[in-house]
Amino acid sequence: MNVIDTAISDVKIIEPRVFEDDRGFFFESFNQEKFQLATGCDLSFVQDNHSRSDLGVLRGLHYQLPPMAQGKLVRCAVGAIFDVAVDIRRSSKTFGSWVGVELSAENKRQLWIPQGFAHGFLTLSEVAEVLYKTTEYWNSNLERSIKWDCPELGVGWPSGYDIRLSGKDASAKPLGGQELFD
Ligand SMILES: Cc1cn([C@H]2C[C@H](O)[C@@H](COP(=O)(O)OP(=O)(O)O[C@H]3O[C@@H](C)C(=O)[C@@H](O)[C@H]3O)O2)c(=O)[nH]c1=O
Repeated sequence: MNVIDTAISDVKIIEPRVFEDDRGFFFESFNQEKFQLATGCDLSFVQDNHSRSDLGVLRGLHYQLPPMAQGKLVRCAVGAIFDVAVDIRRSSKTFGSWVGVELSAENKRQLWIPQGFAHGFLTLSEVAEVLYKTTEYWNSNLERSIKWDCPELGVGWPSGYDIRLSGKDASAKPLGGQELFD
């Protein structure tokens, strides 16, 4: 397993070791011990999510407030996505900055996004299936959404896509005025 730093130190790209042979491939999509060693995070995951999206579907930018804040370990098992993490910790040196990484069935990369970040992705392929683990359960009262194209954030989403949003995400508010992390 290879761990690659991003422009935001707490957000990591994880590349599993893939074993290929004439049957296909095998890799450990998650190994608690190796994950803890790689990230230095002693935590446990409590929920696994799986979503399927069509080309141009953008989900995000989502987060949950304490006491149900979620860390997320994200991968794409079918197709490709542009996955984004936005630092929304007010006390952070990188508050308001973002990282974007292509995750695909082909590159098998995973993105580790700790608590204190908003998360979203754009579907780059005809279909994408995204699987992610979360460190806290879903709580509809504490979930929040920041507008995907909030000018203050200026996320560099890939261009040329016919963006499709849920009603909730289409009516999301920009960063300013949102309840964030300390
Ligand atoms: C997130 C979530 C949704 N749901 C339900 C609520 C709703 O009826 C349906 C679809 O929910 P949403 O429209 O919020 O799904 P979606 O837009 O895919 O939300 C997800 O987006 C990505 C970017 C994230 O980071 C996730 O944490 C989550 O917020 O699924 C659950 O039952 N459990 C969950 O954990």
